[in-house]
Amino acid sequence: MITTAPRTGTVSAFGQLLIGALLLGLAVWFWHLQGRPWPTMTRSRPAQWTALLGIIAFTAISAPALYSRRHKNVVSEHNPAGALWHVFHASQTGFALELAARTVSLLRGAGHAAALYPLNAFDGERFAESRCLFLVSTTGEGDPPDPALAFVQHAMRAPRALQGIEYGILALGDRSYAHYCAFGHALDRWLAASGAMPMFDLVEVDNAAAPALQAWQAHIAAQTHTEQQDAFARAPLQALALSERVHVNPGSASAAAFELNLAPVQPGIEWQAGDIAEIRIGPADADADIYREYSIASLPVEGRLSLLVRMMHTPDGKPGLGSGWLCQQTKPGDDIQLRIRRNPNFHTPDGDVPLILIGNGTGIAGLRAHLRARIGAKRHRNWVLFGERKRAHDRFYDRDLATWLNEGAIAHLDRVYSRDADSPHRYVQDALAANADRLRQWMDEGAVIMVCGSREGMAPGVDQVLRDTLGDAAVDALMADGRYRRDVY
Ligand SMILES: Cc1cc2nc3c(=O)[nH]c(=O)nc-3n(C[C@H](O)[C@H](O)[C@H](O)COP(=O)(O)O)c2cc1C
Repeated sequence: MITTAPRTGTVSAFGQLLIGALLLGLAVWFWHLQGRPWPTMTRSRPAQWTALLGIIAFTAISAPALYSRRHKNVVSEHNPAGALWHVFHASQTGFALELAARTVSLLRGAGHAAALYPLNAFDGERFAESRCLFLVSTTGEGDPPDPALAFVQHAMRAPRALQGIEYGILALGDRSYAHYCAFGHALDRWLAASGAMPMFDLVEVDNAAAPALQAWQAHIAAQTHTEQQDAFARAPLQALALSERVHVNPGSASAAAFELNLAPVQPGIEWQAGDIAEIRIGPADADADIYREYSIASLPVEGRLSLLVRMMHTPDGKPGLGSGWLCQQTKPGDDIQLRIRRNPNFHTPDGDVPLILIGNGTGIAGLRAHLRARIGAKRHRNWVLFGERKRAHDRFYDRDLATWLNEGAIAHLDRVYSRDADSPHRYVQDALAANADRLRQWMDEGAVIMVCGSREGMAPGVDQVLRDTLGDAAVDALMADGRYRRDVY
């Protein structure tokens, strides 16, 4: 939940007290003028009523000022530096957001006032003379997360006057990418160039590594003069048995894809469409702690946790670590250990807004969960655009999609196959461009767009069609408002 920092009123507490005192003085003066004790006061004496009204006005005007002074004292007792902490997050798949929320809890647990904001809410003026923490990830090839794109384009274009702000950065990344923690470092450079003062060196986190998370908590403890807490311990893993594994694209020109169903779903395991399964690769007693993340294709109400996993190979032809284990080594009945990562940026939109779901390949997994959630909520303004290679082999979730279309739970289903000569379009972006009028109409009606699948080819292709159809400013605004969300990899 996003909380906002307290705002200051237009009349100062001192001003309020002064006005109240003047009114009280007036009241006492009228009282003496009449020379009568209070009990003899009657309705026929207007001056006495004026005096009484004066006292009531004094109470009404002064009480908030007295309260707020008292309240301020309480805050500063816990917070010797007198600083309010502002914690900002920029997250693509939810991890930076989770850690930012935990950082706020840590600060509040230490008796400090702290509030949580998306990075887009950071403007220097409002946060002047305060302490700001930034928990940001890097995505794509060294890119900022989608929710921070507008901030990067506008606020970070040039240095600002941020003198007086003290800051700390937790940069999430993965060393296997060429541009390790690039966005965290870009933000650090911009803040420093703007005159903000680092409280400590940027902390890089490689793949959720525990020592870096502990280093961050040690910095918070030092800044708040408290004992270090271990508030960032990951949720425990849960074991779900593999009940079924189905090869869903036999004969395909693409790599083999498997639907994995894990059951039974324990009462304690909960997730929403858009959340991510962090799967621990290997048997429970494996030494190495290796994780792979997959979109979840089902909902708890279906009694199973479903994944759609593509078999990957390393350049020298060996099975990929995660997909090889899930698609080849495990057998039905084996336990798979996992935890759920909440990904609020990619949850099904609230309310009865139209929804445009665009994806390719195994990206259909995440989209299926959204469709299932929408249909459960009886929201049927769903437009699905899905792309694969060949109709004969690559019809993921064909039965579900056909049933939902027949029942009217999907308003439009545009499936395109890039290697079929008779496919009406080659790629999903072509199908979207061909339906530009419908796209504009749905967007005018408040539609949300969710894109899931390939980061290369599909995601930029769809983005270009959106920009050509709706304009750059509109697309940037949709992204900033959470009406254009992506889970691409
Ligand atoms: C598609 C994708 C691209 C990524 N690109 C980078 C990158 O260029 N540099 C990097 O350091 N980490 C990269 N990462 C790793 C993420 O930064 C890391 O997983 C981080 O913990 C995600 O945090 P978030 O859930 O808050 O977005 C990438 C991850 C994904 C899934």
